[in-house]
Amino acid sequence: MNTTTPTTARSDTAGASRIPERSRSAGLEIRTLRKVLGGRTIIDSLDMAVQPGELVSLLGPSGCGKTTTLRMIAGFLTPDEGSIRVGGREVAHLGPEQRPSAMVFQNYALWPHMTVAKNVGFPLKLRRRPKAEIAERVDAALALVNLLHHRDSRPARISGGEQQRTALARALVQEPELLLLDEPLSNLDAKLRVKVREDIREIQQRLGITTLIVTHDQEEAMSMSDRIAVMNFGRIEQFSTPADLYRAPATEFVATFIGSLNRLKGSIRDGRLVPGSGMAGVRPEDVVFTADLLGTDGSGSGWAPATVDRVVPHGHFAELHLTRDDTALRSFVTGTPPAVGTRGYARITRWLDFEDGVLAGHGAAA
Ligand SMILES: Nc1ncnc2c1ncn2[C@@H]1O[C@H](COP(=O)(O)OP(=O)(O)OP(=O)(O)O)[C@@H](O)[C@H]1O
Repeated sequence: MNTTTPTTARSDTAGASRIPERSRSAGLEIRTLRKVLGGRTIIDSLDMAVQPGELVSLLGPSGCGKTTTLRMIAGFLTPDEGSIRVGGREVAHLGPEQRPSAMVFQNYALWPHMTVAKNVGFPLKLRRRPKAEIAERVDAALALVNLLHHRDSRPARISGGEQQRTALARALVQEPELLLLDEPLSNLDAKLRVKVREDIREIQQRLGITTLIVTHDQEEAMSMSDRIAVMNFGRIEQFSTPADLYRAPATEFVATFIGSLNRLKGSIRDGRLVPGSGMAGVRPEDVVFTADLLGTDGSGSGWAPATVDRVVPHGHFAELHLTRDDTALRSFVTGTPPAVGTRGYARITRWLDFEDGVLAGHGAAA
């Protein structure tokens, strides 16, 4: 598999000028979208607005309804209720080919008997565009994803990452106002996934194209998106920026789905945990461990004796499994981690406070 080709370099090929640096991009507005499948309500009164030029991820566990939502937006599935507007125009009643959107499928759906160029040009051929225009637009799209050198290759002869870029070019060649991607990186190995997600983000920002991505991978969503809609059981639990979702998750579900969380019984009063019916959350990086209390700057109270039960190295950081006040706590530390069995002190620096599964407050520990 050839994975060494740089994909983000800008091409100076003549054809590249065909797709404007800033393409038309439209906002997407979804109102009270609803879908029942097999007698079950899969999507329940879903509202969402995506701004022009924004990249938004639909993130959630398997079966939460992400793909169903995307397929309704693309036009492959008819909603039972609700409205889908692209650039202010209602499209819910239109077929996929009549909508100003283009979709990249999870399995790429490339024709094996066609060359890369023929695959990319296929949607334009269906629309009976003149041959010369197709050739020009195909070359422009291939230049954009840096794949001109493979224009005459068949899909079986190119790498998984290149197949992915072919599928992306086939969507971009249609000059859509809205780009839809269904789990675009799930068929790539871990290393390539990081590279391709950077490439997709770079192309998306260069074109300024409104983009909606379905993923179940929180790291993927966090690293690519302007905003993320976290879905659970057919509803959006929170729609916000990656930083906001992490710092102030609206619900316990969002807090545990995005990043790691220590869950402690009780609720927070004046920056301290007190027994109660609520649930307090602590991010592992907000648990500080020290083997030598005198060696710290002495700031902050709340130090309690703690023991290191387990150390899990992650390369650039390590995860400590601690016992503090008979409670298990995980802590992320950088630098050389303490040895298993080390007795020291742990302190919590920041809390998330949940009541009935909903965020009641967050902030620094007392
Ligand atoms: N044609 C269908 N008939 C009945 N149920 C369906 C149909 N299509 C999907 N479902 C159900 O709808 C729910 C949501 O499916 P959907 O594919 O949208 O989830 P998802 O969030 O994309 O999950 P994944 O990440 O696993 O792809 C699932 O429980 C699925 O079994």
